[in-house]
Amino acid sequence: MPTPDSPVPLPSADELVERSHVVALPLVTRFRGITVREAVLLEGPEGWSEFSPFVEYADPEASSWLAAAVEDGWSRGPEPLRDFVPVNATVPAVHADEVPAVLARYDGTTTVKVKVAERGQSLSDDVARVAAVRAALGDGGMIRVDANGGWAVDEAVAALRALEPFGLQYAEQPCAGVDELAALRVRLDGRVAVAADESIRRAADPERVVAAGAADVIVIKAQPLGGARRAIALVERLGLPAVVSSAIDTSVGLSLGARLAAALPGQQLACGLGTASLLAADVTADPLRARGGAVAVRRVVPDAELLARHAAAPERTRWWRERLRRCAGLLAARTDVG
Ligand SMILES: O=C(O)CCC(=O)C1=CC=C[C@@H](O)[C@@H]1C(=O)O
Ligand SMILES: [Mg+2]
Repeated sequence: MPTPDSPVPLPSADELVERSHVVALPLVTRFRGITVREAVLLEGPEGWSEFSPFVEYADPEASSWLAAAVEDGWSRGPEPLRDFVPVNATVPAVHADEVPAVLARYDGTTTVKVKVAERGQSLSDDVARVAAVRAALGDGGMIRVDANGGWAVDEAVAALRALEPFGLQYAEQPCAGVDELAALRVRLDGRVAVAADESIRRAADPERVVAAGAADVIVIKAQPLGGARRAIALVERLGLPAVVSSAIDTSVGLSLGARLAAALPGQQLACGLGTASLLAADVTADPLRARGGAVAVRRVVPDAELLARHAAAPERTRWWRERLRRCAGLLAARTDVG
């Protein structure tokens, strides 16, 4: 019987494939360049879990996402300290006119994360979108922006100068590199806080963010970090305020994020776990959506009928199952996870 701290034994690739259901869920609006989100749902002995690394990620990176899915489906997971976690609304890089309709999909959220620095758009698009969010929120709510590393340091200084008057809680990954983030923080001199996302979840050495003084806040995602236990340990090691976020997961993956967030002690910043509202379809009739600005901390069991209705096309199912097998092979050889 594994204890909460003992490694979770890796199931065989055959078992993983037998327990897998591949789905393709339409989004209500384009996000991160996609309009359909594909995911593998695994019926583990301890509950359903999700394996959904972005399609362009190579197998070594995707294998960390599988470690998270195995840990979640094959073990009990961390003890929750609360029943609900506050979430932010997430606004994709839509036209400013579309902001009210996007926000209307979230119930009771008073923190909004706005995508900025989208390729093909300009700073004036970002300013108009953030202004529309501030107009909808009124003076009370919090706004964060996420540039996904899209700005050079000088561009970030100029963009944040233009966005700062709308009141920013922080700027998430304004520049791509850790050294750039550190240089930007010096230039901003505390006027806008900086959060690190890709510099944590895609980095070989997330500790560098702290060593370089590159961030005020860290963004923590269970799947890319290899599971809730590793994510919790990382938050403890880095010692910065953490925001738990997700990866356009189905409600099953969002449930892991909610259970991770609920296990973290201390002050809760709104989590990026409200994105079920961006899905036009989900795997359960009771999606993990925000109510009163928070999502419930619970496991999610997909409905068989919805798994069947949203099953991916046969060639996509084959593609994902082959990826699952390759990642299982890589994971079996890794000593840093499990
Ligand atoms: O944090 C949120 O509000 C929702 C999740 C989110 O923004 C993201 C999910 C998946 C990929 C990313 O482009 C994006 C992010 O960078 O945080
Ligand atoms: Mg981000």
